[in-house]
Amino acid sequence: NVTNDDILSDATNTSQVVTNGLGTQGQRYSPLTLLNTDNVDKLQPVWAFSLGGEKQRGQQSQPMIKDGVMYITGSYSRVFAVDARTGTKLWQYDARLPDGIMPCCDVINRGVALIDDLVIFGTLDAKLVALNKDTGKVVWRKTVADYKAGYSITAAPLVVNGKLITGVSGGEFGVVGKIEAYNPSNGELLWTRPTIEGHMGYTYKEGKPVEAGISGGEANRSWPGDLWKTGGGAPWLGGFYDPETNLLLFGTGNPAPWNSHLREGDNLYSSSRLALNPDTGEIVWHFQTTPHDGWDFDGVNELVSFNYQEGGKEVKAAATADRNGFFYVLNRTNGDFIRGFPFVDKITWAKGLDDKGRPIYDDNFRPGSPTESGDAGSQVFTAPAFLGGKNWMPMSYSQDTGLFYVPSNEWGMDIWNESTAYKKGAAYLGAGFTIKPLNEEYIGVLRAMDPKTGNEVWRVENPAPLWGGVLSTKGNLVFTGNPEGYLMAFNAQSGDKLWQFNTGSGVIGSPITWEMDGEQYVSVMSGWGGAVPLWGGHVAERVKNFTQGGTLWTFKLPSSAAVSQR
Ligand SMILES: O=C(O)c1cc(C(=O)O)c2c(n1)C(=O)C(=O)c1cc(C(=O)O)[nH]c1-2
Ligand SMILES: [Ca+2]
Repeated sequence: NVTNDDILSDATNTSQVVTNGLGTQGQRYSPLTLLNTDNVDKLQPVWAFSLGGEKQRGQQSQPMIKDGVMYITGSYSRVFAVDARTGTKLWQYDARLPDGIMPCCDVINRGVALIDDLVIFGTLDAKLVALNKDTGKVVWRKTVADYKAGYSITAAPLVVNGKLITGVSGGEFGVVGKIEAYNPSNGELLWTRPTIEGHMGYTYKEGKPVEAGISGGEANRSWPGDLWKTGGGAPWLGGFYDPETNLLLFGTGNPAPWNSHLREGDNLYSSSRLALNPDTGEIVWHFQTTPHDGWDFDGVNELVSFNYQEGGKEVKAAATADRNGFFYVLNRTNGDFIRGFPFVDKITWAKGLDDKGRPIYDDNFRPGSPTESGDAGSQVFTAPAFLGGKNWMPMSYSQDTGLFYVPSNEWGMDIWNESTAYKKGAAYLGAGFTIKPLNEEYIGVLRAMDPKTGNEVWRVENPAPLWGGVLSTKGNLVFTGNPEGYLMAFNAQSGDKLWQFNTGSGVIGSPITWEMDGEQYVSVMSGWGGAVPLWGGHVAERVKNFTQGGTLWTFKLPSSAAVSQR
């Protein structure tokens, strides 16, 4: 069973991984040193587990491990329990999905939450399902939102002090984003907090709303007319929990529709980071990375808590690398902007950030408004592309180097606006686009970024766009995968590549590491998919020959190598 203490100690307990992010703060850092720069070149596969089935697509799941059992999700809302020693399947659960599911960006799932004897995950038809960890049998199932309106769930839920917290997807269909808390033992709704200004939030007692508050206080002040009613802002990547401030840290996606001329104003709380009280769902602070977004710069990217010393004082900070190309360091106690800087080579749409962290727009790079006679608005070429300087794939923070390891991409896009109107369950964009690479040799760049100075300490370029999560360890290692199929290990200080292994399909999952019987293991999902092959424009051409798949790989040192170094 997984207890609340297990969850709260996950960042330091090396024998388990029971949170998405290797710790509730999402640092993706392991204090393990058995595997290190001296021996990682000997890392070998121990077993590989195939998810089977012709329907498998993008594999973004982060494995979880507890008491020798690994839990992963497959792209089509599936869950697998696997013996961590042998790779033997213990059970499998397949959600029965309706024909009409509408995930915007491929069939994907990013993993499960564990609590007590339950394995809980969200489905592409926007349900939460709780399974018994030993049998895989359904304990409860709950509808979070209406998939026919374009809602889905792709993120891993998280458990915070006895509450199961989830976001939703659907920003490309004009849904209203929301963050919700459930009782993990029976699926009872505890609170709901819409992420678009003007909508009511509720807390529940015995199934009845006992308190209500309008998100943002004054109703819909940063939206024209009725546009807030279909405003998007989906918190589709889930979030993290910072125990030091007792705050949930979530991001919100693009405002709907993409055509910004239809919705003058800041359009709160789209493309923002939100801090919420986990007991009530109240929004404690917000920081909007792209007010009045006109480029699909969803602000969902992970906000990672970290502390650093400055002027003899400890700063409780949080960092995020946004789709819009800027890296932000915020004060996580109140959301104040500390500093921000570009982490990609080319940003055209903004000339920089002001002293509050608000972008200084260059209006030459906002696509024009369509004419009344129906002609498309003027097209612009701008960077980054809508898939972002960085997309969903989570970065890592090393407590040893003090650096963030950021999986990023260099690309731009042609974008233009069109007229559009909301229709339930239909795409609500009002824009067209073609992504184009900025360089011949590479699109992906793994970057080591110093959050105090904005310096890029090292970079590794990759031909295809990077789309997988990053892990760093006290063994001075950084792990990540690429669409070409490799799981790779780098020296955390220098960026030198020390090891790689071809997994047979693109790696867009997030690697984990843990310890069992005195040995250190590394696991990652392999299986190419996600938004790039679907929406990548001219980039999709470069990646069209990558094979799909669905395999969970586990590695360790050969026993002799592990023994000789101890
Ligand atoms: O606004 C939304 O609700 C929403 C949801 C998702 C999703 O759930 O995966 C993506 C996006 N937007 C998105 O803009 C995007 O670029 C994207 C990439 C991916 C992926 O898994 O590769 N998902 C999503
Ligand atoms: Ca989106």
